[in-house]
Amino acid sequence: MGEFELIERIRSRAAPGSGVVVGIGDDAAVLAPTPGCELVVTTDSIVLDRHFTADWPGSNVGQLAAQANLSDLAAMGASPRWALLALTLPAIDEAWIDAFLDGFLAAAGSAGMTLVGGNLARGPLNIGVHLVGEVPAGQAVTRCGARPGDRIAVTGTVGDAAAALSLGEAASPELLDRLRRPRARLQAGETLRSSARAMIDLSDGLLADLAHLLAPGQGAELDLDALPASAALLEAVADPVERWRLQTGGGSDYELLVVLPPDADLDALSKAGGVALTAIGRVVEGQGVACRSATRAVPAGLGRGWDHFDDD
Ligand SMILES: Nc1ncnc2c1ncn2[C@@H]1O[C@H](COP(=O)(O)OP(=O)(O)OP(=O)(O)O)[C@@H](O)[C@H]1O
Ligand SMILES: Cc1ncc(C[n+]2csc(CCOP(=O)(O)O)c2C)c(N)n1
Ligand SMILES: [Mg+2]
Repeated sequence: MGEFELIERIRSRAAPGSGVVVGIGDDAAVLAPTPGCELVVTTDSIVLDRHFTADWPGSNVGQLAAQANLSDLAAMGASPRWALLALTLPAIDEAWIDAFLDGFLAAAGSAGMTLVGGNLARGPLNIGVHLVGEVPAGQAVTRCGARPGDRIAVTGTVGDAAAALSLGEAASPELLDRLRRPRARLQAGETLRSSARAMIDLSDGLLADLAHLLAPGQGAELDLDALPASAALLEAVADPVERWRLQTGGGSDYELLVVLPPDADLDALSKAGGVALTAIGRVVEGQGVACRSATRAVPAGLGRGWDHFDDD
C-alpha cells in the first residue's frame, strides 16, 4: 500500500460530519463554524516511548491520541467539531494502522468530531493531532480567573495512570485502562463553562497543573485527605502517603481541575457533567500550594509533575 491508498483508506473510514465544506482530499479543509461561536484549537503529539510503548495495541494508541487532545478542548469548556491527523510512520503496517484508526475514529465519533484532513510522511513514528472545537462567543474557560476564597475541585479520580506506570506489569486491568484508554471529560467541561472561573486538564500532574491556575499573589490550600481515589488505586496502593505522591505528582489523569465560586453547587454540577466533582481545596492570598492533612504528616517533595525536558 502506498501513500495515496492509505489516504483513501482513512477517507473511506472517516464518518461524514456537519460544517465540513471541503473535507479529506483537497489541499486544505474548509469548515463552516456555527454562527455566534468562537473556534478553540489545540494540538498535541503522541510519541513512542514518551506517551506509549511498542507493546500497546494500536487501538489504544489511537484512542490516547484522540482523548489527550479532546481533554484540552474539555478544559476550555469547548465542544469538539473537527480533527486533523498528521502521521509519520516508519512503514505502512496495515494491521496496526487499522487498529489505530479503530481507536482514533471511535473516540472522535463518540465526541461528535469529524476527521477532515491530515498528513502522511515516512520517518520515526510520530502522531500529531490537531483539533478544532467551538464555544459560544466569550464563554471559553481559561486558566486565568481564580479569586481568593474560590473552591478548587476535580472531576473523577486521580492517580490511577501514575499507579499503572509505577506498578508496570503488576498493575490491575482497571489501572492500566486509565493509562491506555483515558476519557476526556467533555460533558463536564461543557457543563462547567457557565460557572467555572478557571479550568485546566490534568496531564502533567495535579500540583504542577494547579500552579497554572494561580495568578501572582495567589496560593492554594490543598486537602490531601479529600483527593478522590478509585477503588483500584486504594486496592493497589495501601500506603496513603504513597497514594498522595501518585495523586499529586503523577500525570496522564485527563481529569478536569476547576476553580469555582465559593457558593457553587458541586452536586448539581456533578449530575449535569456526568462525573463526580470533588472539592479538594481553596484559592488563598499568598503564594505556593500548602498541602494539608488532618490524618497524617505531609511529606516534603510531593507533586513535582511531568516535564518533557527533565533528564531523570
Ligand atoms: N511550540 C510551541 N509554539 C507555540 N506555543 C506553544 C508551543 N508549545 C506549547 N505551546 C503553548 O504553550 C501553552 C502550554 O502548553 P502545554 O503543552 O504545556 O499545554 P498543556 O495543556 O499544559 O499540556 P498538554 O501537552 O498535556 O496539553 C499552550 O498554550 C500551548 O499552545
Ligand atoms: C508509557 C508512558 N510513559 C510515561 C508516561 C508519563 N507521561 C508521559 S507524557 C506525560 C505528561 C503529559 O504529556 P503532554 O504534556 O505531552 O500532553 C506523562 C505524565 C505515560 N503517560 N505513558
Ligand atoms: Mg492541557
